[in-house]
Amino acid sequence: MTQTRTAIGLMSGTSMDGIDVALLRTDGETVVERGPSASFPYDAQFRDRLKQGLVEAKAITQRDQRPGALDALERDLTLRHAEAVKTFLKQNNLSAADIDVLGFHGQTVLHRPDEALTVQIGDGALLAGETGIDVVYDMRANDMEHGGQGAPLIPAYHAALARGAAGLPAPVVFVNIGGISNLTFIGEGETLIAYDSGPGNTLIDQWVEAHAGIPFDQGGMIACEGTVLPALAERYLTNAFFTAATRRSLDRNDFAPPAGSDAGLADGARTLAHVTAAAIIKSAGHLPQRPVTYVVCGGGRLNPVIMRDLASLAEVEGATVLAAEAVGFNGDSMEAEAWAYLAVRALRGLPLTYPGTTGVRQPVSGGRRAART
Ligand SMILES: Nc1ncnc2c1ncn2[C@@H]1O[C@H](COP(=O)(O)OP(=O)(O)OP(=O)(O)O)[C@@H](O)[C@H]1O
Ligand SMILES: CC(=O)N[C@H]1[C@@H]2OC[C@@H](O2)[C@@H](O)[C@@H]1O[C@H](C)C(=O)O
Repeated sequence: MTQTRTAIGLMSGTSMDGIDVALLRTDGETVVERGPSASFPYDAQFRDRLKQGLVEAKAITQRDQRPGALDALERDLTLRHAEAVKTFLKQNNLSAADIDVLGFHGQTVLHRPDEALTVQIGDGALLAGETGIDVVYDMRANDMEHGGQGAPLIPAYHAALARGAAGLPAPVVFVNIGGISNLTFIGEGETLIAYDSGPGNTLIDQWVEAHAGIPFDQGGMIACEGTVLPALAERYLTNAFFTAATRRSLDRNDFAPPAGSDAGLADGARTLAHVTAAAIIKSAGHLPQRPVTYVVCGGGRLNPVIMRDLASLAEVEGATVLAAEAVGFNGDSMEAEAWAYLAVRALRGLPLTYPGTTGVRQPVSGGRRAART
C-alpha cells in the first residue's frame, strides 16, 4: 500500500493578497482528507514591495538572477511563509513533526513562457531550516524545461478532486478565478485539458486601487453600480490571446488595466467584471466539448457580478455554474491544497503536468527538494 503523507501547501498567488495555507492527507493519487486551511494577508507595505519586485524582475534573463531588492524580498517572503506555517501549526495543535512536507509555490515575479522563463521567488532551504519540515518548491521549472508553459499546475489536483466527487455532471470544468483565471476540463476517461483562460481579478484590483485607493472590489459593490461599456469590453475580448491557435499561459502584466479616461470608477469595474466572465466562456470555446458544469474556485467567485455574468453566459450554452462550496470543496484553499498534493506527487516522482495541461512534451514530475535541518 502506498504511504499516506500529511502535507501543507503554501500559495502566494498573482493577486499578491497574502499566503494561503492548507493541510492535506494524500498518497499523491487519492485525496485521503482535506484538512484545515487559513489565509495570512500581506500588509499594504509588503504588497507594495511585491509590486516593485515585479518591476525589478523585468530585468531577469536567467531564472536565478535577483536584481535590485529581489534578493531581500525573496528572503522576507520566505520568512513570512515560515511564520505562516508556525502560526498555522499552533492554531491546529500540530507540530512540525506531524508534517511530512511543505509544498511551497513562492511568488511568481516573471512569467515569459515564450522565452521558457518563469521565476518564482522563494528560498526552499531557508523555509525548511526555519520550519524544520522538508520542502518541495520551484515546481514550474521542470515543466518549462520540457517544453511546457509552466502553468497551470493545479489540473492534476482538480482531476483528483473530481475522481472523489461522484455525481458531478460531466464534462466538468474547474475554473480558478485568481489574479489570472485558468480552467481544467475533465472529460470522458479523465481526459484532462487545461490552460489559462484570461485576466481574472487583476484588472479589477488594479482599477479600483488606482481610482478608489482600495485593494479589491469587495462583493462587487462598485461594479454593481456600473454599466458594461461594450467598446472597452471588446478591446479586451478581441485580444489575440483568445483566438490564437495554441493556448499560452499568462503573466500578470499581459493585460493592462484601462486608462483613467476610459471609464468612470463603477463602469470600469462593471466592464472588467464582465471581461473576467466573458474571457472564461470565450476560452472554453477551445475545449473539445461544451462543459455541462463549471465549478468555480478562487477569490473571483466572491464577486457576485462576475458570477452572475458567468452564469448567464454559461446558461446560453446549456451549462451550470457552481461555486466550489456547492459541491463540497473549499474555493479559498484549493490552490494551497493543490500545492500540498503536488509536493507529495513530486516526492513519489509522479507527473505534475501533462501534454494536455501545459503543452509539455510528455508527462513530467518536478520540484526541488530542501531537507529539514
Ligand atoms: N469578497 C470578495 N469580493 C470580491 N472579490 C474578492 C473577494 N475576496 C477576494 N476577491 C478577489 O479575489 C482576489 C484573490 O483571489 P485568489 O486568492 O484566488 O488569487 P491568487 O491566488 O492570488 O491568484 P492566482 O490564482 O492568479 O495565483 C482578490 O485580489 C480579489 O480581487
Ligand atoms: C506563472 C504563474 O504563477 N501562473 C499562475 C497564475 O495564476 C493563475 C494562473 O496564472 C495559473 O496559470 C498559475 O497558477 C495556478 C495556481 C496554477 O499553476 O495552476
